[in-house]
Amino acid sequence: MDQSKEQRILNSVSYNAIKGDAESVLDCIDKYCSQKEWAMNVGDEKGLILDKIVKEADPTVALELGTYCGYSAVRIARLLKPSAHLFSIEFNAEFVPIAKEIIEIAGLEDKVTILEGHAQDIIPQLKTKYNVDTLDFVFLDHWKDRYAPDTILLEQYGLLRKGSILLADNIGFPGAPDFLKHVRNNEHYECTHYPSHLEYMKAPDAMEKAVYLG
Ligand SMILES: Cn1ncc2cc([C@H](O)c3cccc(CNC(=O)c4cc(-c5ccc(F)cc5)cc(O)c4O)c3)ccc21
Ligand SMILES: [Mg+2]
Repeated sequence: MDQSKEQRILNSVSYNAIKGDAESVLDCIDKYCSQKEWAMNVGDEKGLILDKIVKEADPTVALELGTYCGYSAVRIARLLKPSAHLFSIEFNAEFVPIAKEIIEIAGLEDKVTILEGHAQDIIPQLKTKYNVDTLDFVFLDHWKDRYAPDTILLEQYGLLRKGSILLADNIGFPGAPDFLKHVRNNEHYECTHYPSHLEYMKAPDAMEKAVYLG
């Protein structure tokens, strides 16, 4: 059976990255996806915005919706302090083992827990099954029409606290209009827009930061 694109990305990381060196894993994926095969990683340009917001948040407990190959999980986890942890939710059973392997090559397996399932099914379990109190940082990068309903779930399950930072990818393209409608002109959120470009392309894209005000 032919290998998937995601398997080919893992092959490239496994062969070219320096084991235990998160930066080299990111560089390898960015090189492969800009020169060989495009893939929907947040990428190097929007990755710098992600880095900035993660450093600002300095989260103890972080959540990512949409692991894919683990690129943004590596990006986030490499910046976490020793006591901090990232939970990343992925439903696609083909992506999970690839992401786990890439995260392990980066040497970050102790900082990241991949939760297999749909966000709408896992979010309600975070407090009870995964002992989460509240989330300090959330990166939204899964199905764009799920950003809004899953943000509402986070609110309803008491997972957000004053100052929790949400960062959403692809506000420009493919776009997440319902999410923007929910967080902008909403007294419970303070929003900031970050214009950028689609990963590995010249096309415009953007990220949105939404700080929960309680
Ligand atoms: C419910 N639930 N819970 C967990 C969970 C996890 C997943 C998967 O990780 C998954 C699978 C497929 C698609 C996505 C969303 N991502 C995108 O669709 C995207 C597209 C493009 C783009 C841009 C230009 C193009 F021409 C084509 C695609 C650029 C981007 O950065 C993207 O993030 C996420 C899905 C639902 C999930
Ligand atoms: Mg994305």
